[in-house]
Formats: sequence, C-alpha cells, structure tokens
Amino acid sequence: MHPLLEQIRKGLIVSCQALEGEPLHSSFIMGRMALAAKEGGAVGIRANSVSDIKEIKKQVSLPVIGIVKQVYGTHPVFITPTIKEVEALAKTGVEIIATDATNRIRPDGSDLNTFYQEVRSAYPNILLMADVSTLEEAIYADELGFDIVAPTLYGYTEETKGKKIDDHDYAVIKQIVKEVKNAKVIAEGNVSTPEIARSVLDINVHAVVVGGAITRPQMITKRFVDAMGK
Ligand SMILES: CC(=O)N[C@H](C=O)[C@@H](O)[C@H](O)[C@H](O)COP(=O)(O)O
Repeated sequence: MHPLLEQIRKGLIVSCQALEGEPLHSSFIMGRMALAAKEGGAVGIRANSVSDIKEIKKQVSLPVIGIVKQVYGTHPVFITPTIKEVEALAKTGVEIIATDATNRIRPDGSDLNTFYQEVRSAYPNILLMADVSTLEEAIYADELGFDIVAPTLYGYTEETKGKKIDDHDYAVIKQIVKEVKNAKVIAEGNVSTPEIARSVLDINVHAVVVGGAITRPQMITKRFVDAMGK
C-alpha cells in the first residue's frame, strides 16, 4: 500500500473549510482549525483553496487532501473542476488532490476520462481522490485508476438530492465498499456524529472525513438550538 494511504488508515481526516460568506472564512482560522484537529488526533486534513492550504501546511505536517471549489457560471461541477485548479493545488505540495468525479461533463467540456488522463500524466506522484455521488460513479472512478473514492457528493447532485450516508442502514457506502476493487474507499459527507464515524469504519472504509460537525460552529450551534426546540 502507498505509505500515505497506510498513514491515514482507519483514521479521522478533518475537513477545515469555510467559504466566502461563512463566519470563519479566513485562512488564519483554517490553519488553527487544522492545528486543533491535529491535537485531537486527526491523521489528515481536507482543505479548500491555495491560501487555506498554504496556511494549514505552516501549522501542521499532516497529509492534506486539497481541493479548489471553483464555480464556472451556472455549471454544477465545482470541486476542482478543471486542470487549472489542479495546477494551482499541485504547487502547494498537497499530498492528495480531490476532484468531482461524477458522470457530469466538466465546465471546459471534457469528460471524466479525459480529465483523469490529463491530471494523472501531468502529476503521476500525487494521489487522486474521486468525489462521487453514486455507486456507478464509484465503480467507474475505480476503473479509471483513482487512488481513493468517496461518496462526497452523495446528496448533492440532481439525482441524489437530500440523501445522506446513513440512509437505509448505510446502503450506499456498503455497496461502494463491496464493488470498488482497487481504490481505497473513504467515507465523506454527512458523517455528523462519532457514532456514524464508528459505523462506517465497521463497514470497512479506509478512513473517515468529517467536516461541518467539527469545523462549522454555526452548524453545530444550530443542531443544539434545534434539539432544544427554539
Ligand atoms: C458537497 C460539498 O461541497 N462538500 C464539500 C467538499 O469538500 C465540503 O463542503 C464538505 O464539508 C465536506 O465534504 C465534508 O462533509 P461534511 O461537512 O458533511 O462532514
């Protein structure tokens, strides 16, 4: 197994992201979030934007899954959508680059296969993570040769809107773990409690990514307020 994949095996990766318009939108704060995650025992960090990644890399030496969320007009593909974002990420020294790996055509008109080949040949030493929304996309990403597959976009596409990882007794992640042959499967997206993290590990995922439940305090506050019935 690749040493980096060995390093994150069965561990918690904390996604430290705050987009423009969110209260914690600041590379300084994301760097400190990463440090807090490390102190709590995280084995890796997922982060968005060159500026956040640079600051995070100053604060921690954990492996980073880098993305650039870039919206092109009204196009629905926004997680590292084109080679331009990949080039920017590669310069930061991230160990893993994640990208939208749904079956949708990308903003520059290319399909996933063309994009994958282009990225792989330009950056053979960077691990590639496929953010998918369905079992079929997970299988295809695995066949293409992605190192990691995750259902990050399950619940966030037209086809899967509103769905969550723990729906129907974790049916989707169970199927993905069963059908994906070579790539490591990471659970990401709506892992909102330690119990869900434990359950997906028991399903035999390679590692777990948790974002909002740790790093978006406005969401955490709302969950308390909602539970209190206010
Ligand atoms: C759909 C989308 O844009 N997902 C993004 C991908 O990087 C992030 O906004 C999520 O926070 C991340 O996937 C972790 O998920 P959660 O925050 O649910 O633990």
